Amino acid sequence: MKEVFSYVKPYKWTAIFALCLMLLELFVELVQPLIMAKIIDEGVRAQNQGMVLQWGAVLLGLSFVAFLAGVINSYFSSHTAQSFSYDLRNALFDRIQSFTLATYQKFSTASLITRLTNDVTQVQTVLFMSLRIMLRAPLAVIGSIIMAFVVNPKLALFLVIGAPIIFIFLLFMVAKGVTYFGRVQKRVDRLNRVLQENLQAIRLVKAYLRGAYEATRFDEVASRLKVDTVKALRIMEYIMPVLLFIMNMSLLAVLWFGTKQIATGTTPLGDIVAIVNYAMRMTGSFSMFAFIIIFYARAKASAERMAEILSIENEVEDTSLLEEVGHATQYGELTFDHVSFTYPGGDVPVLSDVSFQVKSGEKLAIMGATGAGKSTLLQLIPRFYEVTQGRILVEGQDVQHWDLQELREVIGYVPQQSLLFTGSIADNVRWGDTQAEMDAVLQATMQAQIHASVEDFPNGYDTKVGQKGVNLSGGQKQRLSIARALLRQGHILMLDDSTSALDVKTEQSLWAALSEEKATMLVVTQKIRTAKGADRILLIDAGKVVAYGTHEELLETSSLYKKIAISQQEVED
Ligand SMILES: Nc1ncnc2c1ncn2[C@@H]1O[C@H](COP(=O)(O)OP(=O)(O)OP(=O)(O)O)[C@@H](O)[C@H]1O
Repeated sequence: MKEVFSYVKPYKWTAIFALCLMLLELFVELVQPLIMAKIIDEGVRAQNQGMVLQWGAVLLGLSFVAFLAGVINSYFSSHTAQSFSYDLRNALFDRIQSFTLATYQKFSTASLITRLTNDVTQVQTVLFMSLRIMLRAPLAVIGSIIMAFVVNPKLALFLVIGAPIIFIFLLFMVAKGVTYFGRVQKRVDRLNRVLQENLQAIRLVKAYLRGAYEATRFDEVASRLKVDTVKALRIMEYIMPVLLFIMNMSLLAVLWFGTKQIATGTTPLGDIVAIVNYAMRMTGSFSMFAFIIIFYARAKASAERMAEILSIENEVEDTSLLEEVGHATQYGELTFDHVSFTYPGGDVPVLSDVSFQVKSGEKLAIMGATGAGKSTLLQLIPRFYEVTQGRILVEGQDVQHWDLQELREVIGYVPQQSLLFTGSIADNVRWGDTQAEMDAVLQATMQAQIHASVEDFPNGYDTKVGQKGVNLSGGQKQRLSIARALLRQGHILMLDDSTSALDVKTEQSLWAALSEEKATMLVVTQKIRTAKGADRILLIDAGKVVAYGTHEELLETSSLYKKIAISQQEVED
């Protein structure tokens, strides 16, 4: 909570100004009953019309001052709350960007989205309400009690008796509310997750006729959200009657004793009216409090969820041993030195004792059954994850000793799943190097064998790519992803099964074009035909290297490789 609200600090002066205006409004509110009492006793009862008019005008003037203070307060409150939420959202986004994949995996995407949208909005609303009306409620209660004592200490005592009970009761309800609303926010996460999965897989849902099933799944999470929200909001149902009961009892006592005092002539009628007025204000403020508690409890739950993100340190940077920098022996050279790796939280190693070397400008094909650990191997090079044992050397330097940004700058990566962004085709190719000249873009797209297809689009390179590239074929998306990686001109180019959607001819042209590349290449593939063209092949099985060498060597030494080659030869034949 403290961590989250520290983002108010830059706006403390506007917040303080808003609070001062709110205090002015409150002051006017509290003075009004005093003036009313005066008008009743000295004006109405004494039949002094001039006095009524005079003090009536004062009342009106004060009301106008309160109105002005309210309007200006609203302006500054909303400025503070909006600026706070803008900064907080950016801070959360930046922190998420710095997450390692291991940390990222701890949160669902839907939950992160909810935290950055819904949770920030909850806290922003409460900040606005705090500056505008929230603090008014307790201050109005305290102010009313003080003023009641000023008017008539004996009668004011009856108002004080109930206040502590109400206060403790409200604190108890806030604690309950935080638990309940924490649960509600988790339900919102789940709802978003189901929605996100459904929308992402909408084609699959239609193809498998899973519409009805998906509707039931959505209905289930939506109804759980409804039930928990109703449960949380039910707190209100308990708060209001208890509040009203205690306050009405105090009011009755005031009236009963007040009547007695009027009869004995010890108290003027105006005092009773003023005290009743303060009692009503206290009841109103407590009711407002009850309403605010709901928002506060919800915001507290949200703030805790955001603090969870803000408290996570950047794990990758922490383990960097930057002082040892002094690399660049061989352009693009890569060495795996007895590398083992287990995913964070996992107990079985995904890679065990993997060793190999790829010389500058060489092409290594990585083969293996699905789940063998090929993608994992690639992801260790740019340090998406840290190795559990052993070392990975890029250009003779342990990746842990590289500056992370520099390391990633020398690596071009094409993931298994081609991901495109909303924008033009040119924007997508330039994504990794926004300053690249059009000539460089063209060179990359020609090499990736996508230039001709782009030219065929009516708007060429300005063609808008739909969300996730919906308006492009799988092969087009793969080639655009390759062009994007080529444009970066990394020293090491990693292609994770990135040509699976290409036809034989296009793939051959692509490899021919890529053979001119200066970069060292790591190509994950299932095809012997692709592997054959590599300088060396690394065959892994269940995370272990089972064969390493050229195509011819492996045919001689590895029965598994030979089996795969034979099976594919049969298919090709
Ligand atoms: N993020 C992750 N967290 C935990 N385990 C993972 C993660 N990603 C992959 N694994 C596990 O690691 C193993 C290797 O996965 P990897 O994706 O590296 O295989 P692969 O050889 O690339 O498979 P494929 O050819 O099917 O893409 C698998 O058993 C998989 O379940």
